[in-house]
Amino acid sequence: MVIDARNVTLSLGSGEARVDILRGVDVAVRKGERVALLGPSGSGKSSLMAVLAGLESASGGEVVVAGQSLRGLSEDALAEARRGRISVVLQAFHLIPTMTALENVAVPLELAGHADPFAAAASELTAVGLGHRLHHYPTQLSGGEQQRVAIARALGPRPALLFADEPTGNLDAATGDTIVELLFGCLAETGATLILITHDRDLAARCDRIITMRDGLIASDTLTDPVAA
Ligand SMILES: Nc1ncnc2c1ncn2[C@@H]1O[C@H](COP(=O)(O)OP(=O)(O)OP(=O)(O)O)[C@@H](O)[C@H]1O
Repeated sequence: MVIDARNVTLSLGSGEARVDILRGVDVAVRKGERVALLGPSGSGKSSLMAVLAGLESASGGEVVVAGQSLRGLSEDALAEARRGRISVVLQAFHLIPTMTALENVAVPLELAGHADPFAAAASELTAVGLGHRLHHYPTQLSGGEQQRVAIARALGPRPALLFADEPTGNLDAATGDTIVELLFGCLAETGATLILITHDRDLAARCDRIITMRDGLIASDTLTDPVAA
């Protein structure tokens, strides 16, 4: 299992402000599996993703990713565990505002020891349709363009594990379709594992498995039928 999470809880705040966001989630994901996370707004999808990706520490339970327990790891150790292996595309894109699109995409490639990070970054950006925006800063890009830079940055190092929170949320239908093809093509090429948050049932149906969350718990967990999908 590339992800093995047992009885994961996440509670934030204290006293009357305490919110029990994850209330005992068990989930195991096999290498290469493509998993869609569905569920109503506020059901805990982003929180579960944050815990599985090591962006947020669980309050309780155990999260093991690629054989390594995340329990008690420092932020530096978590960053080290993610480097070159785990990519995350969040709803807020977290691009570095003082860097151009090209530099944003080149950073993780450089950290992963790529021989020519800028050439590779240019080619990733061209693949998401932004070959003409290499030297623009995030504030000079539309929301959908920023989202595509974030996707190019995530896919660049060819991660073994990709987490994506509504990766096509800001894109028009045609651009969204192009990005989905790119994403699934990249997964097919590398055999990477995908955890995808989406409200789009058609996109979810392209995954191998659909997990539905409700009130901080997994409400259903089913394999999709590749013939029907
Ligand atoms: N830092 C925080 N402090 C307190 N409560 C929080 C915090 N972050 C999230 N929550 C609450 O946790 C619950 C789950 O949030 P989460 O973002 O995981 O849901 P979601 O299913 O991803 O929703 P959406 O589809 O709207 O993105 C929500 O009720 C939210 O208000």
